[in-house]
Amino acid sequence: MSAVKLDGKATAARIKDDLTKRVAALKERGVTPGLGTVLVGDDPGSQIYVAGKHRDCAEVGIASIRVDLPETATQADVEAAIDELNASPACTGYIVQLPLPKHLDTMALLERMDPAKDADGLHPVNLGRLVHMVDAPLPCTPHGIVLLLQEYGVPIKGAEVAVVGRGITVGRSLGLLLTRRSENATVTLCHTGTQDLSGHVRRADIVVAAAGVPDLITRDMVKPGAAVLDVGVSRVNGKIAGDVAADVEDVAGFLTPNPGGVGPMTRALLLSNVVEAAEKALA
Ligand SMILES: Nc1nc2c(c(=O)[nH]1)N[C@@H](CN(C=O)c1ccc(C(=O)N[C@@H](CCC(=O)O)C(=O)O)cc1)CN2
Repeated sequence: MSAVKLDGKATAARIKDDLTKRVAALKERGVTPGLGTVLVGDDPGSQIYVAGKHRDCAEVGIASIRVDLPETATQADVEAAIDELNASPACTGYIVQLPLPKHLDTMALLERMDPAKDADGLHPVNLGRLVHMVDAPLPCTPHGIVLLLQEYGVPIKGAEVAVVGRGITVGRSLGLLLTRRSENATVTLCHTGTQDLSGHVRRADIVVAAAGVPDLITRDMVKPGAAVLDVGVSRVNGKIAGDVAADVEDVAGFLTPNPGGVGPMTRALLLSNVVEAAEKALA
């Protein structure tokens, strides 16, 4: 058996085509959406992702503002950058690229953002709104995963989902999204303290691997026919190493390539949050 490829690159391209039209319509009404990014330090992965976000903005016609700070930036330096973006009329939404260097207080910085400009949906107010199931910008990777599953007709309602990794950008927020009434999945959120990880994964119809541990999910752990989404982005010898071993392809029903799966969806859904916020501001 060979798994159906969950092609994030192609799906993201379709989303971006639609966004290009919506941005043009906004511009006709005198509004140019603008995405800001705050990047601290020189983590190679983060540099690549931020560069990609700016390329995407140019592609769909969104203006972009890039704020790069050195690894040595202080809490006050990053706060000043956030205050500036909060006040800038050209910036309609922005993100702080994660992870931040260890000496910075991530939570305090996220809290300092204007929730109305939070393009990532990671501000505590917006995550709180998601917990309450009221309208909020959705975290980009989880939203991208749900749309990718829907695009390929993978049933979510009633599915058993094993999410491996409890980080805020993926695992924890994805659990919230998938357990909304509209999705109605049953989610097991696995983490480093989980006993019998294999048992949980083996029961799942959908497996989302977001632990950052290369080849954590092996073929023997996957139920035949399951959908497997690889969010892992470790770098080994300069190449991306996902959390899912190559031979899972032989047993899974659906599988994301990596790269080319969840990553491009994350970026497309970020643009979507920026456009949606601009449309809402006009409504
Ligand atoms: N503020 C945020 N920080 C981080 C997030 C996030 O959603 N918001 N998620 C991840 C990283 N991430 C987004 O920033 C991200 C990861 C991967 C990709 C991507 O397009 N990957 C490509 C491969 C690119 C490469 O060559 O490395 C792919 O999968 O095809 C985009 C964004 C952590 N931080």
